[in-house]
Amino acid sequence: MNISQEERDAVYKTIFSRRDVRREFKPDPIPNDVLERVLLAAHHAPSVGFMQPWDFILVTKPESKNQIKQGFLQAHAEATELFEGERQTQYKSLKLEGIEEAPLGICITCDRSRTGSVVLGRTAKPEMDLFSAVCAVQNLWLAARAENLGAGWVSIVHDKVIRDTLNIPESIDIIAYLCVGYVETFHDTPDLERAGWLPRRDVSSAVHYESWQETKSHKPK
Ligand SMILES: Cc1cc2c(cc1C)N(C[C@H](O)[C@H](O)[C@H](O)COP(=O)(O)O)c1[nH]c(=O)[nH]c(=O)c1N2
Repeated sequence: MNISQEERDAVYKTIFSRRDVRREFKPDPIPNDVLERVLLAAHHAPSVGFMQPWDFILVTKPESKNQIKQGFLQAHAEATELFEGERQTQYKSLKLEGIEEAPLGICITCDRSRTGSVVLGRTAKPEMDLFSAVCAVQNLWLAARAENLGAGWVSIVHDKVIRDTLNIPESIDIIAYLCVGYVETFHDTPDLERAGWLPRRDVSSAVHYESWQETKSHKPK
């Protein structure tokens, strides 16, 4: 099956216009068929040894969202102390989550022992299962964009808060918490780029031939 030019254009359009969304969520519910397509796309991610280690926990209850939001506020306050001077002021001004505004939260987990202790492709690099679950996150993020749904990854929360809120056993790794919903707009550039936090690297600085090369420092403008 060949991909037509129109289909290829749609894939690239989705990739380049996907954004991390933390603001401007609309409260509109996500229709079941849309959500099913997005989750099916996530479930079709590649995985080491085809172990499919992920699970998707859907979060809609305001109490659960509020608990996770409180966890964010605590972790965010801790993070603020790690930045200094003007950078700290700038950090504090950023909107870094839409936990309560987004109609849906999705927690992606990884069951590291899902298919037993010896897994094809994981024998030399055991962390490959975690990377596989991240592939599911990216598939979900892109499929959401193709459905005109915004998604934002919130990692400024300690695992314990998410674990306690969503009853996730210690044996299961927490990979991501995403806020998902329809949005007012998708911006052309990342929020952090527009805020002057960091610029996008030129792709030529990321591509090397035959040996790794150090990249010039990548600092805010
Ligand atoms: C693993 C991981 C974890 C996080 C993120 C991303 C990823 C990949 N990002 C989003 C991140 O800031 C964003 O992807 C970049 O700024 C680039 O912007 P676009 O995603 O292209 O809009 C993110 N954003 C945010 O506001 N709060 C957060 O806690 C996180 N955490």
